[in-house]
Amino acid sequence: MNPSAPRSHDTIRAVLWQGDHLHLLDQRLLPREEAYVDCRTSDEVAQAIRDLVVRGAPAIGIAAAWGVVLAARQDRGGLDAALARLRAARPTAVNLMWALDRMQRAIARDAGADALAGEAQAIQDEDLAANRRMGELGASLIAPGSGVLTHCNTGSLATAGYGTALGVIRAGVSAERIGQVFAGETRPWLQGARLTVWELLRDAIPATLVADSAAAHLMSTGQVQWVVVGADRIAANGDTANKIGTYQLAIAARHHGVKFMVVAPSSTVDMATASGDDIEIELRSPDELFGYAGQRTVVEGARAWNPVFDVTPAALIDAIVTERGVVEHPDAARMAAVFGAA
Ligand SMILES: CSC[C@H]1O[C@H](OP(=O)(O)O)[C@H](O)[C@@H]1O
Repeated sequence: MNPSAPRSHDTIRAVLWQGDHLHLLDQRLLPREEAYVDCRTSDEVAQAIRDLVVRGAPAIGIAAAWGVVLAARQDRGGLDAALARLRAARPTAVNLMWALDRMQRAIARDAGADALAGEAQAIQDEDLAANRRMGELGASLIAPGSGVLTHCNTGSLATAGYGTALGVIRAGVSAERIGQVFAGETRPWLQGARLTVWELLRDAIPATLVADSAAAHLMSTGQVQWVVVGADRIAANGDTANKIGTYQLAIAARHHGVKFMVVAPSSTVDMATASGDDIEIELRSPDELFGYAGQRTVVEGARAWNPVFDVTPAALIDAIVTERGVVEHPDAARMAAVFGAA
């Protein structure tokens, strides 16, 4: 990796507030097409979250916060129902509920339209600052010349910018600590193949794409020293829900002596959920497994099961990196020391 290679400024923004509507980069179409969806109501934002126009735990929380701003401007009387529809958009990423709870506290303080917009902007700005802090903290754990494998997309497309796990990768490459980046394709929605490789190449960081099924073999070759992933919900004992396939990466990593890092802002930590057993795993349509981009690959009449997250037990995690600090060898006590009790 040539760290002196030109770095394009990190200019990808998945969620753009336009003053009276929300401008969302349509991630269903990347990398083939850069197109946007404009949401002018909170229900349009909820639909965009359900359809993965916008995805990534922090990004859906940020989008939902702007959805509350739209709802408050259009029908203050129907606000509770609008928030309920936003809250129901996707079940696993706690950032969605965290952002809506924060907006609801602002409403309870009788915040006007401008104050609500200010709260949503603060949520977005704080996420970007957290990502840069986590990038530094996570990169500092990685020895120079390391190979890193990441899963799904945790970059600017999944956050306010810079990324969580991808922020650690950006910082680690810049600091000449990461020598090679491998990205898992992340079936069935291909966030790795379609989004992460695209993001990193825009930053002149050449990621090597691998099939999800190649990950354990890659680790057996000694080219990977860390697996670095994001999170959708971290329970009070450190158990972590993340994109489907993360759990088997953690098992393979432990078997091969590869370190396992979870990178997520404190808005992803849910101290009210005791363990991973209590995290709802989103099931999406089997159609997502039957083909891609309108090209069917499975015989009609086949059945499929499509959970899109899984839970990695804290015992398989070497470090949880948040903007509040690093929790090494996470357990309930170490999590409470940083995040307090629920
Ligand atoms: C920093 S993004 C966190 C998390 O969200 C992604 O899920 P999805 O693409 O379904 O929204 C993935 O699990 C990432 O690791």
